[in-house]
Amino acid sequence: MVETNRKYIFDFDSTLTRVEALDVLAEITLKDGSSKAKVLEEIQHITNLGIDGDISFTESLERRIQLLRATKGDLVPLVQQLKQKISKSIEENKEFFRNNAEDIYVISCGFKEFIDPIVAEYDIPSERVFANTFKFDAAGNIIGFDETNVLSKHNGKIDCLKNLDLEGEVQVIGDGYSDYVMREAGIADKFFAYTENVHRTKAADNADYITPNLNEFLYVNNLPRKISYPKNRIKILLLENVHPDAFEHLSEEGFSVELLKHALPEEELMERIKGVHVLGIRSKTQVTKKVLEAADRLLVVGAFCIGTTQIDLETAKKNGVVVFNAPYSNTRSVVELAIGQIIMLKRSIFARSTEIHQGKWFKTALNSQEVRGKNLGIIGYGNIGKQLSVLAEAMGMRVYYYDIADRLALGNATKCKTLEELLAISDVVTLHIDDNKANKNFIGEQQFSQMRDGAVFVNLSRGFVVDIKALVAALQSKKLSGAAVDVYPEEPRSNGAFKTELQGLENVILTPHIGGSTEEAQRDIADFVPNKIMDYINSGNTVDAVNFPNIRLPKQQNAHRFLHIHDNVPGIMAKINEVLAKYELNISGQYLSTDSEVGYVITDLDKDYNDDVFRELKAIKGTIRFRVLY
Ligand SMILES: NC(=O)C1=CN([C@@H]2O[C@H](COP(=O)(O)OP(=O)(O)OC[C@H]3O[C@@H](n4cnc5c(N)ncnc54)[C@H](O)[C@@H]3O)[C@@H](O)[C@H]2O)C=CC1
Ligand SMILES: O=C(O)CCC(=O)C(=O)O
Repeated sequence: MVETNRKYIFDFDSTLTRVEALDVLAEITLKDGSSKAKVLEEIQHITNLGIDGDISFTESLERRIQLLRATKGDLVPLVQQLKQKISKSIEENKEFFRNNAEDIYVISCGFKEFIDPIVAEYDIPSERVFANTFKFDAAGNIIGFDETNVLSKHNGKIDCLKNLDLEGEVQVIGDGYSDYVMREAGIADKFFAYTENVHRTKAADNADYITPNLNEFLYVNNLPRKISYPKNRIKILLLENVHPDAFEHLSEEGFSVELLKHALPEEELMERIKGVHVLGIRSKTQVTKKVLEAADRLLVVGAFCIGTTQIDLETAKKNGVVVFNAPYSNTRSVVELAIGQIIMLKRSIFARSTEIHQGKWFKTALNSQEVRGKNLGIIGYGNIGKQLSVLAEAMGMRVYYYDIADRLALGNATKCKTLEELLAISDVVTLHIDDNKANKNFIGEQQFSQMRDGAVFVNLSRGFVVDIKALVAALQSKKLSGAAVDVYPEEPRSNGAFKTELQGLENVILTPHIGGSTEEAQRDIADFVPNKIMDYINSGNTVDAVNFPNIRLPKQQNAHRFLHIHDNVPGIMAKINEVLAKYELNISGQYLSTDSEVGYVITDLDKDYNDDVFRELKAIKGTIRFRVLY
């Protein structure tokens, strides 16, 4: 229990609950029919006019009650429904209400008949609930309200709070202008505009604080709360036009998310990354050492793609920044494009199509072959390579593959021991190696010379793995009969002009790095990566992290969780446990995962800790990052 000498005045509708109770009552009482929607709309309109102070509250109440046609009996389902509609963060922080029971009041322009039973479950007794009361006729119909109650009057909350004559600092938490006026009149000391359910500009503009949930309110007041750091304080910057679903998932979770359409150059990113906890990128954004050094809050980088060499993974790790990617979400899209391009190349479709666009009819079988029975050479037999292998075989191609890692053949595919062997046998060579920097210019003049005369070449992996000059030469000399290229050594940060030496060459299909750009893939990625991010932020899980010791954690039950990332040097675990023992903290679970450079230890504690523990754990030599959950 924290002694504060404060009084907390809560509004009810859209603050303690997610809804306006009279709107819910209207849903219950109005019979389905053509006029129902119209009446509901009218009620909501009148509610908003009253809340924003555009009509007097008395008028708003009178007009709504007339439209409602409710009875005493309707209040029973209303209460049941409202119990299901408590604001999420209010529900999460029930303990705050229990611990401060004596100091919490509800002042509402709603009605005690439905407020009392709801807030009783939050330890707020009827005598500390100030609200209107209904008038009923003998048959139980609601026919009006007690007009002598100050709360039925315009700005009645001011008089109500004045009459209470409370001692100590008075804080008002509400979503409407009628809550703010208590502060304006000088009877309340602070007004918190509560925006978890609705953001009312007029209230927010006048607030001392805007609080998107109760956690933030408790954080600002330094009061115990369900989560140590309110999610709205976690800033997420999404670049490169990642699918809007990612924005939605992360915003729904309560994070503060910003979405930009393009990649940012290093200098600009170094500025923009300050204060950012989570960075979301695709393949264009270079997360360099300088960017990572400039990042003062960064916890996670989410690569909304497969490749991760655009990120300095080592520096990220050393700085305690976890990186996730989406290793499978766009695999199928790349495979389908590869198949399509192989067929288009083998049939010289682009040449024929261009001729027609130019007004020429040139029907010919010249340079047009089926893919059936042809040899497909896949370099890089990973997720994409293997899936391509299966689909190509289904089209009757004979599949050969080469991989530096030992990969088992799928179907009837034949493994080549050397790259030369594969190049010599393939009618189509397709590149699906990973984006490891060591693969720079992996295919060059020598490799093109080792290919079959008239072979076609496809690159959907990374631009830098192919020597473009050598590819241009192989195409110009007709060593190759065609090529499809989706990726380039230098790619622009945003849509606009683009130049490559491959432009204008015959039977060359050029696409702007869209192998993984399908609606399906982008939607899947927008689901997968945010889940990984949220799992790490909310519980510390690093499963599938690409640069960090992987650890799958059990969900903690009524425990505080300490996350400690440190240099992997001897003795750190002992020091952590020494500090915990010194403060007599009982460890309910402890999990450790290390690699050669960093250690990641997660400790669950079943007892409250104080800030000294926090400081001492942070001060242990070798600590890279320390974070507390709950
Ligand atoms: N164009 C686009 O939009 C997209 C491009 N990609 C690119 O495709 C690449 C492959 O993706 P996945 O199949 O998911 O990766 P993966 O990691 O599952 O497979 C890559 C395979 O290449 C092999 N490999 C690496 N270097 C090699 C070398 N020098 N010689 C032979 N084999 C080598 C690896 O051992 C591995 O089996 C990604 O790294 C990314 O660069 C991925 C998705 C979309
Ligand atoms: O879609 C993107 O931004 C990049 C796709 C890609 O190359 C990858 O997933 O590695």
